[in-house]
Amino acid sequence: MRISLIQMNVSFGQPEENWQRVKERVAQTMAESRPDVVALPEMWNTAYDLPRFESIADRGDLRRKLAELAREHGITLMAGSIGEQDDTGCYNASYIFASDGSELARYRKLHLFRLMGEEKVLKPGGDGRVLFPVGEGRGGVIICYDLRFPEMVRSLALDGAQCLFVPAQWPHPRLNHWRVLNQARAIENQMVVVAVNRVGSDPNNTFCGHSMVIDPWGNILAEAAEGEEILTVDLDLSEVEQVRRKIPVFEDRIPGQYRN
Ligand SMILES: NC(=O)CCC(=O)C(=O)O
Repeated sequence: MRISLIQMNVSFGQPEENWQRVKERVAQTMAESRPDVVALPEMWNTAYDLPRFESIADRGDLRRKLAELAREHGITLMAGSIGEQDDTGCYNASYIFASDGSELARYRKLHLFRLMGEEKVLKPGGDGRVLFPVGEGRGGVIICYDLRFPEMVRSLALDGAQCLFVPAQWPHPRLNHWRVLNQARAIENQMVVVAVNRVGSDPNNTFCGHSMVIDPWGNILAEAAEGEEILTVDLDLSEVEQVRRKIPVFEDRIPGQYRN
């Protein structure tokens, strides 16, 4: 399975400009690398323009365009996350589309990040255990701050996820946390981690990039710097089972002895 991560800048509160950027980058990626899966960062349509969220968040149009983009290029599109709203409220939501344009999964961010004011505007999603087919295996998704909740990723691994996607807008000065937490989630759950951060700045933060792909042994297979970049990696998800056989963490768990 060949996967490309699009690490890009995001224009603050400019959904149309950001959509054009995504379309161009996906076309460029297809021309250069022909991946099976393309992954995008967090909330790339609106950015964290939360005061204007209700006037710029998607009401369904962007979702339809993303489905069409996946179909046009024949890729699984892990569309990062987008700012969206419906009659129930505003959300930071991840969508995954199959190569025929069908929607494979939707996950609405569960843990809202107070340092960036998410809880003032967004509602938390209800279901943190979203899985979907990816290549020959199964993928799971969390969004940015969720990375700090190891129990969430463990649940996904127990449900069968072999590959974890982490779309993010993770800023400085916490680059160290971003790198270590992604590696920790890969090692402790013996799974592939595909973490896609944005770059550039908004009025409050400078984002640290360093998108990365980590194998189930914890090796960083590819890591971007702090500018716009496309990372492409060939992944073999069967390595997950090999690592899980070598150190049988999942067999050796003693769930009755831990607090849930
Ligand atoms: N967009 C986010 O959820 C940011 C999370 C973050 O920066 C953190 O340190 O956690």
